Amino acid sequence: MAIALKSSFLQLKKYEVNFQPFYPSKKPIVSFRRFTPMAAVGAIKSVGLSETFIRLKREGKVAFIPYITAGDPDLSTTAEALKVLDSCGSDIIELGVPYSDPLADGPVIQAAATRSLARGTNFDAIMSMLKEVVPQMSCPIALFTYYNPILKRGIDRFMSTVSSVGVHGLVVPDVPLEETTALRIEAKKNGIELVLLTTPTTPTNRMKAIVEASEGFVYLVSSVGVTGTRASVSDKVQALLCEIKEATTKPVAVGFGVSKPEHAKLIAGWGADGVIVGSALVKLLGEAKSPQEGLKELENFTKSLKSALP
Ligand SMILES: O=P(O)(O)OC[C@@H](O)[C@@H](O)c1c[nH]c2ccccc12
Repeated sequence: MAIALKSSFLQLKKYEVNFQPFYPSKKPIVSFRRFTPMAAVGAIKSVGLSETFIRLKREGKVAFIPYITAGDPDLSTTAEALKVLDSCGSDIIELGVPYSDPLADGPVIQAAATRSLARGTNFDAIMSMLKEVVPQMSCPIALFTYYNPILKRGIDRFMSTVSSVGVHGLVVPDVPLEETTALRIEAKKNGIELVLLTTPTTPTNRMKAIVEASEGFVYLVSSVGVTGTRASVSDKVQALLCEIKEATTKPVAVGFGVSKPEHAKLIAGWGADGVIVGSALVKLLGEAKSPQEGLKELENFTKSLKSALP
Protein backbone atom coordinates (compact mmCIF):
# COMPACT_ATOMS: atom_id res chain seq x y z
CA MET A 1 0.00 0.00 0.00
CA ALA A 2 2.81 2.35 0.85
CA ILE A 3 4.32 2.03 -2.67
CA ALA A 4 0.90 2.50 -4.26
CA LEU A 5 0.28 5.46 -1.99
CA LYS A 6 3.66 6.99 -2.88
CA SER A 7 3.16 6.61 -6.60
CA SER A 8 -0.37 7.98 -6.55
CA PHE A 9 0.83 10.83 -4.33
CA LEU A 10 3.56 11.63 -6.89
CA GLN A 11 0.92 11.33 -9.62
CA LEU A 12 -1.14 13.89 -7.79
CA LYS A 13 1.71 16.37 -7.60
CA LYS A 14 1.52 16.54 -11.41
CA TYR A 15 -2.01 17.94 -11.25
CA GLU A 16 -2.03 21.20 -13.20
CA VAL A 17 -5.44 22.74 -13.73
CA ASN A 18 -5.42 26.51 -14.00
CA PHE A 19 -8.46 28.26 -12.63
CA GLN A 20 -9.46 31.89 -12.31
CA PRO A 21 -8.80 32.73 -8.63
CA PHE A 22 -11.66 34.32 -6.74
CA TYR A 23 -9.62 37.51 -6.39
CA PRO A 24 -8.12 38.01 -9.93
CA SER A 25 -5.27 40.16 -8.54
CA LYS A 26 -3.82 37.14 -6.71
CA LYS A 27 -1.61 34.54 -8.41
CA PRO A 28 -3.36 31.16 -8.73
CA ILE A 29 -2.89 29.57 -5.33
CA VAL A 30 -2.99 25.96 -6.40
CA SER A 31 -3.30 24.55 -9.82
CA PHE A 32 -4.41 21.15 -10.95
CA ARG A 33 -4.18 19.48 -14.37
CA ARG A 34 -5.37 15.96 -14.74
CA PHE A 35 -2.44 13.66 -15.48
CA THR A 36 -3.46 10.78 -13.37
CA PRO A 37 -4.71 7.75 -15.25
CA MET A 38 -7.26 7.39 -12.45
CA ALA A 39 -9.60 9.57 -14.43
CA ALA A 40 -9.53 7.03 -17.23
CA VAL A 41 -11.16 4.62 -14.84
CA GLY A 42 -14.34 6.70 -15.03
CA ALA A 43 -16.31 8.41 -12.33
CA ILE A 44 -17.51 6.36 -9.35
CA LYS A 45 -21.00 7.57 -8.43
CA SER A 46 -21.26 8.00 -4.68
CA VAL A 47 -24.71 8.02 -3.07
CA GLY A 48 -25.89 10.59 -0.50
CA LEU A 49 -25.81 10.59 3.29
CA SER A 50 -29.30 9.17 3.91
CA GLU A 51 -28.79 6.36 1.39
CA THR A 52 -25.44 5.55 2.95
CA PHE A 53 -27.05 5.11 6.37
CA ILE A 54 -29.87 2.99 4.88
CA ARG A 55 -27.27 0.65 3.35
CA LEU A 56 -25.25 0.48 6.58
CA LYS A 57 -28.35 -0.27 8.67
CA ARG A 58 -29.25 -3.08 6.24
CA GLU A 59 -25.71 -4.46 6.70
CA GLY A 60 -25.81 -4.01 10.49
CA LYS A 61 -22.90 -1.56 10.34
CA VAL A 62 -22.06 1.76 12.02
CA ALA A 63 -20.77 4.66 9.90
CA PHE A 64 -17.19 5.83 10.33
CA ILE A 65 -17.13 9.57 9.60
CA PRO A 66 -13.71 11.29 9.61
CA TYR A 67 -13.22 15.06 9.51
CA ILE A 68 -10.17 16.78 7.99
CA THR A 69 -9.42 20.43 7.27
CA ALA A 70 -9.03 21.27 3.57
CA GLY A 71 -5.60 22.66 2.65
CA ASP A 72 -3.76 21.40 5.74
CA PRO A 73 -0.87 20.89 5.11
CA ASP A 74 -1.82 21.62 1.47
CA LEU A 75 -4.63 20.90 -1.01
CA SER A 76 -2.68 18.24 -2.90
CA THR A 77 -2.31 16.32 0.37
CA THR A 78 -6.00 16.89 1.16
CA ALA A 79 -6.90 15.34 -2.20
CA GLU A 80 -4.74 12.33 -1.40
CA ALA A 81 -6.08 12.13 2.17
CA LEU A 82 -9.66 12.00 0.88
CA LYS A 83 -8.73 8.99 -1.25
CA VAL A 84 -6.89 7.32 1.63
CA LEU A 85 -9.87 7.81 3.97
CA ASP A 86 -12.21 6.49 1.27
CA SER A 87 -10.07 3.43 0.55
CA CYS A 88 -9.75 2.67 4.30
CA GLY A 89 -13.52 2.30 4.58
CA SER A 90 -14.81 5.73 5.61
CA ASP A 91 -18.56 5.88 5.03
CA ILE A 92 -18.94 9.68 4.90
CA ILE A 93 -16.13 12.28 4.99
CA GLU A 94 -16.54 15.71 6.60
CA LEU A 95 -14.28 18.19 4.77
CA GLY A 96 -13.74 21.43 6.68
CA VAL A 97 -13.46 24.79 4.93
CA PRO A 98 -10.79 26.70 6.90
CA TYR A 99 -12.16 29.82 8.59
CA SER A 100 -10.48 32.68 10.45
CA ASP A 101 -12.83 32.61 13.45
CA PRO A 102 -13.60 28.93 14.16
CA LEU A 103 -15.39 29.56 17.47
CA ALA A 104 -16.48 25.96 18.02
CA ASP A 105 -13.06 24.48 17.35
CA GLY A 106 -10.34 23.54 19.78
CA PRO A 107 -6.61 24.24 19.35
CA VAL A 108 -5.88 21.38 16.92
CA ILE A 109 -8.46 22.35 14.30
CA GLN A 110 -7.88 26.07 14.89
CA ALA A 111 -4.18 25.54 14.12
CA ALA A 112 -5.07 23.51 11.01
CA ALA A 113 -7.30 26.32 9.74
CA THR A 114 -4.57 28.88 10.43
CA ARG A 115 -1.95 26.82 8.54
CA SER A 116 -4.33 26.28 5.63
CA LEU A 117 -5.31 29.94 5.34
CA ALA A 118 -1.64 30.96 5.61
CA ARG A 119 -0.97 28.78 2.55
CA GLY A 120 -3.62 30.74 0.67
CA THR A 121 -6.32 28.05 0.60
CA ASN A 122 -9.64 29.52 -0.46
CA PHE A 123 -13.10 28.25 -1.32
CA ASP A 124 -12.57 28.22 -5.10
CA ALA A 125 -9.35 26.22 -4.79
CA ILE A 126 -11.16 23.67 -2.59
CA MET A 127 -13.96 23.42 -5.16
CA SER A 128 -11.41 22.92 -7.97
CA MET A 129 -9.76 20.13 -5.99
CA LEU A 130 -13.11 18.45 -5.23
CA LYS A 131 -14.14 18.65 -8.90
CA GLU A 132 -11.10 16.48 -9.67
CA VAL A 133 -11.26 14.12 -6.70
CA VAL A 134 -14.97 13.43 -6.03
CA PRO A 135 -15.42 11.35 -9.23
CA GLN A 136 -12.68 9.03 -7.91
CA MET A 137 -14.37 8.54 -4.52
CA SER A 138 -16.94 5.95 -3.46
CA CYS A 139 -18.06 7.59 -0.19
CA PRO A 140 -20.01 10.89 -0.03
CA ILE A 141 -18.49 14.14 1.17
CA ALA A 142 -20.22 16.50 3.62
CA LEU A 143 -18.70 19.98 3.43
CA PHE A 144 -18.15 21.56 6.84
CA THR A 145 -18.23 25.35 7.05
CA TYR A 146 -19.15 28.17 9.36
CA TYR A 147 -22.15 30.31 8.42
CA ASN A 148 -20.32 33.51 7.47
CA PRO A 149 -18.55 32.17 4.35
CA ILE A 150 -21.95 31.00 3.07
CA LEU A 151 -23.56 34.41 3.64
CA LYS A 152 -20.59 36.17 2.00
CA ARG A 153 -20.98 34.12 -1.17
CA GLY A 154 -24.78 34.10 -1.12
CA ILE A 155 -26.75 31.04 0.01
CA ASP A 156 -28.05 30.12 -3.44
CA ARG A 157 -24.66 30.55 -5.17
CA PHE A 158 -22.89 28.63 -2.39
CA MET A 159 -25.29 25.67 -2.58
CA SER A 160 -25.23 25.43 -6.38
CA THR A 161 -21.41 25.55 -6.37
CA VAL A 162 -20.92 22.79 -3.81
CA SER A 163 -23.57 20.68 -5.53
CA SER A 164 -21.85 21.12 -8.90
CA VAL A 165 -18.62 19.52 -7.62
CA GLY A 166 -20.45 16.48 -6.23
CA VAL A 167 -20.72 17.32 -2.53
CA HIS A 168 -23.68 15.53 -0.93
CA GLY A 169 -23.95 17.05 2.54
CA LEU A 170 -23.37 20.24 4.50
CA VAL A 171 -22.67 20.84 8.22
CA VAL A 172 -22.89 24.43 9.52
CA PRO A 173 -22.26 24.36 13.29
CA ASP A 174 -23.00 28.01 14.07
CA VAL A 175 -26.26 28.57 12.21
CA PRO A 176 -29.11 28.99 14.71
CA LEU A 177 -32.11 26.71 14.05
CA GLU A 178 -34.30 29.79 13.46
CA GLU A 179 -32.04 30.82 10.53
CA THR A 180 -31.86 27.42 8.84
CA THR A 181 -35.00 27.89 6.72
CA ALA A 182 -33.25 29.75 3.89
CA LEU A 183 -30.35 27.27 4.03
CA ARG A 184 -32.70 24.29 3.94
CA ILE A 185 -34.67 25.63 0.95
CA GLU A 186 -31.54 26.20 -1.15
CA ALA A 187 -29.95 22.96 0.04
CA LYS A 188 -33.00 20.94 -0.98
CA LYS A 189 -33.13 22.75 -4.35
CA ASN A 190 -29.55 21.60 -5.00
CA GLY A 191 -29.82 18.08 -3.61
CA ILE A 192 -27.65 18.89 -0.60
CA GLU A 193 -28.47 17.27 2.78
CA LEU A 194 -28.17 19.86 5.56
CA VAL A 195 -27.06 18.18 8.80
CA LEU A 196 -28.03 19.92 12.05
CA LEU A 197 -26.40 19.51 15.44
CA THR A 198 -27.81 18.91 18.91
CA THR A 199 -25.80 19.09 22.14
CA PRO A 200 -26.00 17.79 25.73
CA THR A 201 -27.45 21.14 26.82
CA THR A 202 -30.08 21.48 24.06
CA PRO A 203 -33.58 21.60 25.64
CA THR A 204 -35.75 18.60 24.65
CA ASN A 205 -38.28 20.60 22.59
CA ARG A 206 -35.46 22.35 20.70
CA MET A 207 -33.72 18.99 20.16
CA LYS A 208 -36.97 17.63 18.67
CA ALA A 209 -37.21 20.59 16.28
CA ILE A 210 -33.56 20.10 15.29
CA VAL A 211 -33.89 16.38 14.55
CA GLU A 212 -37.10 17.09 12.62
CA ALA A 213 -35.29 19.62 10.39
CA SER A 214 -31.99 17.75 10.02
CA GLU A 215 -31.29 15.96 6.73
CA GLY A 216 -28.90 13.05 6.11
CA PHE A 217 -28.29 12.39 9.79
CA VAL A 218 -28.45 14.11 13.16
CA TYR A 219 -25.09 15.23 14.61
CA LEU A 220 -25.03 14.61 18.36
CA VAL A 221 -22.22 16.64 19.93
CA SER A 222 -21.02 14.38 22.75
CA SER A 223 -19.84 17.01 25.20
CA VAL A 224 -20.01 20.71 25.94
CA GLY A 225 -17.11 22.89 24.87
CA VAL A 226 -15.09 22.85 21.66
CA THR A 227 -13.73 20.11 19.42
CA GLY A 228 -10.66 18.26 20.60
CA THR A 229 -9.61 14.83 21.79
CA ARG A 230 -10.82 13.75 25.24
CA ALA A 231 -9.42 11.01 27.46
CA SER A 232 -12.85 9.40 27.65
CA VAL A 233 -16.34 9.68 26.21
CA SER A 234 -19.03 11.03 28.54
CA ASP A 235 -21.43 8.27 29.57
CA LYS A 236 -24.20 10.91 29.25
CA VAL A 237 -24.03 10.13 25.52
CA GLN A 238 -25.87 6.84 26.08
CA ALA A 239 -28.88 8.60 27.62
CA LEU A 240 -28.77 11.38 25.01
CA LEU A 241 -28.84 8.79 22.22
CA CYS A 242 -31.87 7.09 23.79
CA GLU A 243 -33.68 10.43 24.09
CA ILE A 244 -32.98 11.40 20.47
CA LYS A 245 -33.93 7.96 19.14
CA GLU A 246 -37.27 8.26 20.91
CA ALA A 247 -37.81 11.49 18.98
CA THR A 248 -36.72 10.35 15.50
CA THR A 249 -35.93 7.36 13.30
CA LYS A 250 -33.27 9.39 11.49
CA PRO A 251 -29.67 8.14 11.88
CA VAL A 252 -27.67 9.77 14.70
CA ALA A 253 -23.88 10.17 14.51
CA VAL A 254 -21.83 11.15 17.56
CA GLY A 255 -18.80 13.46 17.44
CA PHE A 256 -16.46 15.44 19.72
CA GLY A 257 -13.55 14.00 21.61
CA VAL A 258 -13.39 10.56 19.98
CA SER A 259 -9.68 9.75 19.78
CA LYS A 260 -9.32 5.98 20.29
CA PRO A 261 -10.83 2.82 18.75
CA GLU A 262 -12.30 1.95 22.15
CA HIS A 263 -14.18 5.26 22.20
CA ALA A 264 -15.70 4.44 18.80
CA LYS A 265 -16.63 0.93 19.93
CA LEU A 266 -18.29 2.23 23.10
CA ILE A 267 -20.39 4.80 21.21
CA ALA A 268 -21.43 2.20 18.63
CA GLY A 269 -22.43 -0.11 21.48
CA TRP A 270 -24.71 2.62 22.86
CA GLY A 271 -26.67 2.56 19.59
CA ALA A 272 -25.11 5.35 17.54
CA ASP A 273 -25.51 4.99 13.77
CA GLY A 274 -22.21 6.77 13.13
CA VAL A 275 -19.04 7.93 14.87
CA ILE A 276 -17.25 11.16 13.88
CA VAL A 277 -13.52 11.70 14.46
CA GLY A 278 -11.80 14.98 13.65
CA SER A 279 -9.04 16.42 15.82
CA ALA A 280 -7.18 13.14 16.26
CA LEU A 281 -6.92 12.79 12.45
CA VAL A 282 -6.25 16.48 11.79
CA LYS A 283 -3.33 16.33 14.24
CA LEU A 284 -1.77 13.39 12.38
CA LEU A 285 -1.97 15.12 9.02
CA GLY A 286 -1.05 18.64 10.05
CA GLU A 287 1.78 17.89 12.44
CA ALA A 288 3.59 15.12 10.52
CA LYS A 289 7.20 15.63 9.39
CA SER A 290 6.08 15.28 5.76
CA PRO A 291 2.78 14.93 3.87
CA GLN A 292 3.62 11.33 3.00
CA GLU A 293 4.28 10.47 6.63
CA GLY A 294 1.02 12.16 7.61
CA LEU A 295 -0.89 10.18 4.98
CA LYS A 296 0.65 6.91 6.18
CA GLU A 297 -0.25 7.67 9.82
CA LEU A 298 -3.74 8.70 8.69
CA GLU A 299 -4.15 5.39 6.90
CA ASN A 300 -3.02 3.32 9.89
CA PHE A 301 -5.13 5.21 12.45
CA THR A 302 -8.21 5.22 10.21
CA LYS A 303 -7.96 1.44 9.80
CA SER A 304 -7.75 1.00 13.59
CA LEU A 305 -10.82 3.19 14.17
CA LYS A 306 -12.83 1.56 11.38
CA SER A 307 -11.99 -1.94 12.64
CA ALA A 308 -13.43 -1.05 16.05
CA LEU A 309 -16.88 -0.49 14.51
CA PRO A 310 -19.42 -3.13 13.50
O1 LIG B 1 -12.44 17.13 16.61
P1 LIG B 1 -13.31 16.15 17.34
O2 LIG B 1 -13.29 16.40 18.86
O3 LIG B 1 -13.00 14.71 16.97
O4 LIG B 1 -14.85 16.44 16.91
C1 LIG B 1 -15.30 16.23 15.54
C2 LIG B 1 -15.16 17.51 14.84
O5 LIG B 1 -13.77 17.68 14.57
C3 LIG B 1 -15.89 17.84 13.54
O6 LIG B 1 -17.12 17.21 13.41
C4 LIG B 1 -15.94 19.32 13.64
C5 LIG B 1 -14.92 20.15 13.23
N1 LIG B 1 -15.22 21.44 13.59
C6 LIG B 1 -16.42 21.45 14.28
C7 LIG B 1 -17.14 22.51 14.91
C8 LIG B 1 -18.34 22.21 15.56
C9 LIG B 1 -18.85 20.88 15.56
C10 LIG B 1 -18.12 19.80 14.95
C11 LIG B 1 -16.92 20.11 14.33
